[in-house]
Amino acid sequence: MSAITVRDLSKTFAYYRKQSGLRHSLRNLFHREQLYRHAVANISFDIGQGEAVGFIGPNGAGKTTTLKMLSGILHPSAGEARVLGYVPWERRREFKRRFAIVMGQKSQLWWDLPANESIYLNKCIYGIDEREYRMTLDELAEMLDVKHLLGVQVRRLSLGERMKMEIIAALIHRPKLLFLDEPTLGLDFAAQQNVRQFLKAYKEEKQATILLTSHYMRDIEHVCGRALVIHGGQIAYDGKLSRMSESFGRRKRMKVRFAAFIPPEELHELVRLLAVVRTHDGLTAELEVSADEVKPLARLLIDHDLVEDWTVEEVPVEEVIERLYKAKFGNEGEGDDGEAPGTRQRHAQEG
Ligand SMILES: Nc1ncnc2c1ncn2[C@@H]1O[C@H](COP(=O)(O)OP(=O)(O)OP(=O)(O)O)[C@@H](O)[C@H]1O
Repeated sequence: MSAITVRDLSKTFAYYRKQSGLRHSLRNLFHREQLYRHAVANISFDIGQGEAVGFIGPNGAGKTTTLKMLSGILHPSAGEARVLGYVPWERRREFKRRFAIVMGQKSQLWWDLPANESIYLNKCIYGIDEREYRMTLDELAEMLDVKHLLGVQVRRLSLGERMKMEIIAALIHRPKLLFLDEPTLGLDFAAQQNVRQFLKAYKEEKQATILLTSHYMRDIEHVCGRALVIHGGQIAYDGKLSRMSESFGRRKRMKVRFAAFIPPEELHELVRLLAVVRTHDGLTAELEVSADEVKPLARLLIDHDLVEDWTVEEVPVEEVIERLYKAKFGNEGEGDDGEAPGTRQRHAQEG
């Protein structure tokens, strides 16, 4: 059964371009240039109960806007969505009690109070009985290893500790649906790991449905089996995470530093059958090679006594997303007016 159903959902923001200077300010009084940003454009997908889905995309792709619509914070410009059977932007009380939204950049905790006071406030808002509240608080604080910090003023906590308190505050009513927007943003490696382990355990224990955005692929890989890739407000990929990385994970980047200058034509000719030369300045080069060809390529370069040093890396996830997008839409989503994809403009006379 679907926990989330989205059909042709769109959100367009209208805004005015403001130019600086007195002359422009006066001109703006009579003639304002209105722009439209198609942040989300006709997206459709379903998410099953208990499914964890990674919502991936570059900056400005439309992830937060989508999460805000699905949690009822924003009203869409067009399209439909059902979340746990509710239309989210109708903001029914019963609906609000059944999900949680955690935003890495936004805090719901009172800065000058200990975290447990803010969490207690949520207990009162959700009308949770005392026994259940104690049990849940204990369980979550234990899982996140912050029991000893519940009484500490929020402003005295580290970023990672604060994020864990945010998570406890958001989950104190034991929701079965979690919208998570960059929950590990800015955390150090250990805290990131702790949060992602917690999310996985919570999902498994509570059979919770999770929609998770993160710029850290590790978060997504750890928690989710499926990826929804969004770019320029459109869904560029919807499927198994393993299949997504398979199509590009088989490619590697070899960064090579040569022992001596090698002319471009010579390098191209030498590696032609094994790799593609992405960049080359005579002394360094970046080669793209299939995972199976890394060894033969390394051997070839060694045999020719060319290399001083090299590293082998994955294709960056941003590039994977870009390629998925291009494979699906070509270049049609890219504005020809120098604006980012999704921007259309018109002039409006006002005064
Ligand atoms: N209130 C607004 N008015 C105008 N444009 C907006 C508004 N909110 C968002 N946008 C634009 O909509 C687009 C999508 O924004 P959104 O925050 O959903 O992206 P995102 O994928 O979450 O990006 P990031 O990874 O950087 O958080 C961006 O181009 C953004 O500038």
